[in-house]
Amino acid sequence: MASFEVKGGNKLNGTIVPQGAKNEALQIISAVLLTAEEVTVSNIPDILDVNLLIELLEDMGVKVSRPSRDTCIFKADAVDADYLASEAFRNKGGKLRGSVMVAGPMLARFKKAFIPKPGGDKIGRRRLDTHIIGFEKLGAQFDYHDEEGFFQLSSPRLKGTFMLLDEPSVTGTANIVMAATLAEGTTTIYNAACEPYVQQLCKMLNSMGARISGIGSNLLTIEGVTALGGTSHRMLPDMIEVGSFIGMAAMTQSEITIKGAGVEHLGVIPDKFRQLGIQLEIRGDDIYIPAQEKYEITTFLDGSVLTVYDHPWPGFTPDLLSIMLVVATQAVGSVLIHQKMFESRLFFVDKLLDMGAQIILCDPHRATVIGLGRKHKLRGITMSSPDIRAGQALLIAALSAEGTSIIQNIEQIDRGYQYIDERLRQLGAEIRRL
Ligand SMILES: CC(=O)N[C@H]1[C@@H](OP(=O)(O)OP(=O)(O)OC[C@H]2O[C@@H](n3ccc(=O)[nH]c3=O)[C@H](O)[C@@H]2O)O[C@H](CO)[C@@H](O)[C@@H]1O
Ligand SMILES: C=C(OP(=O)(O)O)C(=O)O
Repeated sequence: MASFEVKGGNKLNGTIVPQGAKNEALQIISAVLLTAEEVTVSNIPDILDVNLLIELLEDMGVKVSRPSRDTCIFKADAVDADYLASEAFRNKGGKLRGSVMVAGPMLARFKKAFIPKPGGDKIGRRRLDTHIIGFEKLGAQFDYHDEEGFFQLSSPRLKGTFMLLDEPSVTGTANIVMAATLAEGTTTIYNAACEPYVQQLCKMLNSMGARISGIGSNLLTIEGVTALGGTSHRMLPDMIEVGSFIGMAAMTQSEITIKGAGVEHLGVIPDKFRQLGIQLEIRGDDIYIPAQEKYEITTFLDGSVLTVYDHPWPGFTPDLLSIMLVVATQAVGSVLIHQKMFESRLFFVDKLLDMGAQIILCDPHRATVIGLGRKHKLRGITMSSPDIRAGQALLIAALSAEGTSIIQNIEQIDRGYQYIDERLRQLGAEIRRL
C-alpha cells in the first residue's frame, strides 16, 4: 500500500493540462469489441483502471498496439468469448467498475456475456439492475450466480424495443446503447444518461456506422445495423480533473491555468465553483484561476444557505462533491453539501475534522461546512484515502495544510489521476511517493 507525503502550505503556480477522461475511456475502450476492424483511440489516461481494462481486452484476444503513450490501436478480430466465463476474468474484471461495459458489446457481437461483481469505489450500493433489465428488454436471458456474484447473459438474437430506464445510469446507458447498435430494428431509450462520456461514446459509435440520434438528450434512438467498422476517437479532457484543479487552486491560494480544459463540455461545473466564491476566467479553451486571498460562498437569492447537490447530467456530477466539500472548509460562509446518489461517500469528513475543519455530518448524505475563512489553517495528519475522489480531496486539504500529511492507500487516487505527484511537483507542490 503506497502513500504520499505532502508538506503543505506552498502556493502553487503554473499551467496544468488535464488528462483524458477516465470514465469516457472505460466506455470507449469497451466499445472496440463491437468491430473486427481497427479502432484508434487517443488521449488515453495512463491510470490504473484504464490500464486494467486494456489488459482485460488483451486477455480476451484483442490485439493492442501503442504507437505513443496516450494512443492505442485495438483490433478485436479474434476475441475469445469464452474467456469471460473464466475465473481470471472474474478476478481481474472485479477490480474495476468499467469492466461491466464489456457486456453490451459481447452480447451484441458474440451473443453471450458475463458480468463479474464489479469493483470501483465502495461508496454505497451500486446496483446493476438498469443494465440487466435493459439487456432483458432487448431479448437477453440472464442468470445471477449468487455465490460468486456474477451475471451470466445470453442472447441468440437482440431485438430493438422501447424502454424507459428506472434511473439514468451512466454505465447502464452506455452498455444498453452498445448492445442496441447491433440489434434488429429500432431501440428507444428514454431517461437515458447524457453525460459527455455517453455523448462521446454515441459519436464514436456513429463514426463506426451506428445510427444513433438524440445524442446529448435523455431520449436516444438507435437503429440497429448489421456490422460496425473501424474508426479513430479522441477522449475529452477529464472534467473531474478540471474541477479538482479549480478547487485545488482556490484552496491553496494559487495562480493556475488549466490548459485545454474542454470548456464547452463542462456544463455547470465552473458555475458551481463560482457559487463557492471562486474566481475563474474562461480564456478560449483554458481556465485561468487567479491567486485568491479569500473566497466567499454565495447564498441563494433569498439569503438562505447554499446547497450543492448532485444530479444526473446536466446537473452537477457526484464525482466533484468531495472536492467542493473540502474547498468549502476554507471559504468564508457556509454550505450544505448533499450527496444524493451515494450513501457512503461523505464519511471521509472525519479526516477533515481531525485536520481542524468545521463540518457537521448531518447524516450519510448531508454535511454542513462552516468555512474557516482562513482564520486558521488545516493541520497535516496521517490519513487513508477511502475512495478516488475523497482521496483527491484529502490531497488538496493536505496541500493547503500546515505541516506534513501522510495519505495512505493512494492506489485509490492512482485509479483516476495520472502521474498526479509529478504534475503537482511541477506546480511547486512538495509531494513524495513513499
Ligand atoms: C465508471 C463510471 O463511469 N463511473 C461513474 C458512473 O458510475 P455508474 O454508472 O456505476 O453509476 P450510475 O449512474 O449507475 O448510478 C450511480 C448511483 O446513483 C444512483 N442514482 C443514479 C441515477 C439517478 O438518477 N439517481 C440515483 O440515485 C444509482 O442507484 C447508483 O447507486 O456514474 C456515477 C454517477 O454519475 C459516477 O459517480 C461514477 O464515477
Ligand atoms: C466513482 C468513480 O469511479 P468508479 O465508478 O470507477 O468507481 C469516480 O470516478 O468518481
